[in-house]
Amino acid sequence: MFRFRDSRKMDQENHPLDPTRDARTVPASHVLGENGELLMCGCERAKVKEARRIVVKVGTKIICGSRGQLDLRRVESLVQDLAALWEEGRDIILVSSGAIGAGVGRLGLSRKPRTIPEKQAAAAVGQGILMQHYETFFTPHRVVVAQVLLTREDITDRERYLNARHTLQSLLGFRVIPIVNENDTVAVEEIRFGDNDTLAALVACLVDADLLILLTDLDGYYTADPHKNKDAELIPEIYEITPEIEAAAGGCGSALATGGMETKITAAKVSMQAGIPLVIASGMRKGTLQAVLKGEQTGSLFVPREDRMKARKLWIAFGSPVQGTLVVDAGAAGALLKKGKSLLPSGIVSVEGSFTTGNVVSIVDPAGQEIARGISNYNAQALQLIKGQNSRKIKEILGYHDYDEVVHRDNLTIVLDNGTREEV
Ligand SMILES: Nc1ncnc2c1ncn2[C@@H]1O[C@H](COP(=O)(O)OP(=O)(O)O)[C@@H](O)[C@H]1O
Ligand SMILES: N[C@@H](CCC(=O)OP(=O)(O)O)C(=O)O
Repeated sequence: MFRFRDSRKMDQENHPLDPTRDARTVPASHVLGENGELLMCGCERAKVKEARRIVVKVGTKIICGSRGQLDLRRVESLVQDLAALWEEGRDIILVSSGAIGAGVGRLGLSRKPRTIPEKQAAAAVGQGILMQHYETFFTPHRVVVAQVLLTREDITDRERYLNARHTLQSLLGFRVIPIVNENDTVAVEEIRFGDNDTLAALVACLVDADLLILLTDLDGYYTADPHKNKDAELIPEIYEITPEIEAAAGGCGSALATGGMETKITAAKVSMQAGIPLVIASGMRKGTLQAVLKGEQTGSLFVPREDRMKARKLWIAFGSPVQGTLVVDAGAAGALLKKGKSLLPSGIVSVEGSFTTGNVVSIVDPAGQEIARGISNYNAQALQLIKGQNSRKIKEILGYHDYDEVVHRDNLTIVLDNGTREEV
């Protein structure tokens, strides 16, 4: 006998972290057996099956041993799984960690270096080794691979973002599998992503991926770090990153890895808001990728918002650093949030920061709550002069009048109460 439930969102008492929850109460898409066992996990997983363009991220723990030696059997097995998906006609982008780990191994270091120059040196040694093995293992499958090393500025700078996008699109057009990593060798602290989970989510946005899979050493996202808490339970599907879900994320607890689950949650926030499903699953077992792509109940699926954000709005929301703040009055806040309007100078109460035309600014309501982000048509100095004024007066005050709007609707991304961003 099967039981269905007709609610897409998990409600309070069904929250996986609520100890009083009825474990048999599940979303509509799930089908349970007589004893409450999960027989089928329906439409959300089914959607994953359709993914044509997939970003797969593999963590250091999967491909490097604790002393940095590359686990070649695991690299080969990963390559076989990726090649099989590629042969089905899917576009694959691999984000591979492991450069620093492999460098540590080759240099014979006893631990991961602490200073940035030493990490950079280890990465310079390890990145080549990593690519050499990917090249060797992909060649028999007739897959051509390409090394793509990115720094944060390749995402934050609009022109470089578009360049990176075009390069990746061209590689995929040639049916190449791009192998992406952070350019650790040149990336100093200020221009680092810092971890490949966030990088993978931004790459998924960059290439308009249909699915992001983070392969790690455990089966998915648990109610606590299973290495520290034996009662931790796997959470099969996550519809919203609540504070409880976020609190379950611990660090990596490993000498060579970087982010642990905290950075995977950051990645999940980006991909969910971007409309890209994200699965955290085990990279330790062969066939995990195939299982995910068959829609099987494996790993933890972070279910995204229904609609996808346009690439430009994604860049405004996640790609670009915020350079200043515009505080708006209640009328302007309402016009942006409820009426889908652009931001005019008349609604601006104060201007903070020093930014130029074309920079991304944060728009906050009178209570100080961020409600939107957008590209400013005027620099900070000009806005100090025209804030609170009617657009008709811009020419008289500044001596020029490039735009009526300070932030045009097309260049604006709304921030919702729960932290998500969307277009109105
Ligand atoms: N809630 C959680 N669920 C699962 N793993 C967790 C959780 N919190 C912390 N972790 C830790 O995160 C580790 C995986 O992250 P990390 O070590 O950075 O691996 P990777 O190299 O795959 O990125 C796990 O081995 C586990 O110890
Ligand atoms: N760019 C680094 C990896 C950084 C990183 O996020 O590592 P991990 O937590 O193992 O995915 C490297 O190649 O060593």
